[in-house]
Amino acid sequence: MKITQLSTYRVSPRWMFLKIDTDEGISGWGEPVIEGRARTVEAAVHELGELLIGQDPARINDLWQAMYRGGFYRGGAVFMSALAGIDQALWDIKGKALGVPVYQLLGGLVRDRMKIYSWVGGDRPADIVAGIQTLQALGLNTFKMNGTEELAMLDSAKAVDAAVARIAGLRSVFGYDIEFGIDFHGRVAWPMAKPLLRELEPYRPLFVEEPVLAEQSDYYRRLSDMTSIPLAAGERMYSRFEFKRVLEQGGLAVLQPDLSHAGGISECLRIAAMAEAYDVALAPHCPLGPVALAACLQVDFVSYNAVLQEQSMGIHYNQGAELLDYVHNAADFRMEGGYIEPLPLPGLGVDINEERVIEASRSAPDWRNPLWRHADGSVAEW
Ligand SMILES: O=C(O)[C@H](O)[C@@H](O)[C@@H](O)[C@H](O)CO
Ligand SMILES: [Mg+2]
Repeated sequence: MKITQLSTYRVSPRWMFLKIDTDEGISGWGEPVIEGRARTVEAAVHELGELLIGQDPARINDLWQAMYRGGFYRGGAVFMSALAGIDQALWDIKGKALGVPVYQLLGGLVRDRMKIYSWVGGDRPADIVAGIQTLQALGLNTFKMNGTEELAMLDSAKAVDAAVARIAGLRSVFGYDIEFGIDFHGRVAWPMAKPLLRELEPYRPLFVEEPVLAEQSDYYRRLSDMTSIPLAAGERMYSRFEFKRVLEQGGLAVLQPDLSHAGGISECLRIAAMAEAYDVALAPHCPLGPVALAACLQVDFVSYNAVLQEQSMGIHYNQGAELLDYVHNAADFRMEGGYIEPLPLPGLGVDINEERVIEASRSAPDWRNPLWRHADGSVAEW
């Protein structure tokens, strides 16, 4: 079998799909994207594609290493997202060619179903109680929300109290019948991370995500030493070489690699195994589309330390299209009681509605995240 063509489709809400065709009529799908930089990743995919045309898609390991190491420069959000989508598509081809789901090629199921969570509250945490009540009615009991609005490097006790009051309100309404992660989203700098974690401690969130920016990861250990709240991060780390340093220094209880940013299934499997060696849990990041989620699930269902899966149904970013709008097999994404079952189809388990994708790609928006500013006019982390 030989790779014949790579086609990319940028679509609403802010996703990109990659289709890799072969000379035997089997095609694989991937979801390479950096949210807000889709065109940049698209260019990177097609540059990497030069290495793939004419190659045997079965040789995922060799192709992965050739793409990762062959261009001298390596790593980073754009390149590793392009590589991730290609890797996903190659695994999709392999599973389809052999007639089995990817997880069967990786040793089979380690669990029968995977716990999922949903976002509530939007860009600036609001209406969280109502959001949770709506999702509870659908059987969900685990959620994630932004912890703060804009927060200055050194902010007021009032700003901390506002963040804490929202969480205290959740516990007063729902008690411990729900669990939730709090995403600091990189908005909290080192000076504010400690006071915020300390004040949140009594409400026992499931985890705090990105307690400081990924480039400040050397603080994870110090923050972990001062709080019992499990700390999570990973969506802005892009290879096992980045996660290696974070695992060695300690501090993170949960790793959140993104299957569409951290080199795909091949790389995230390695990251999952490294995390397990340190007794660190895995909760793949996935605010994206169906192929990205399917790739996460293939890793979740073979990784003992996979504990929680983000999925984007109802997320505030999905304006113009929802998680399962581009698939024929929405019914295969069986979410019930806060869990999702293994996808039954061969490959990644997604039956992409190609006509719908092509149609949507004709009017794809160039999504951008907002540029926030503090009261003094300086840039605020979004
Ligand atoms: O945890 C999450 O889902 C992420 O922090 C998410 O909000 C961002 O990755 C966003 O997609 C960036 O555009
Ligand atoms: Mg996050």
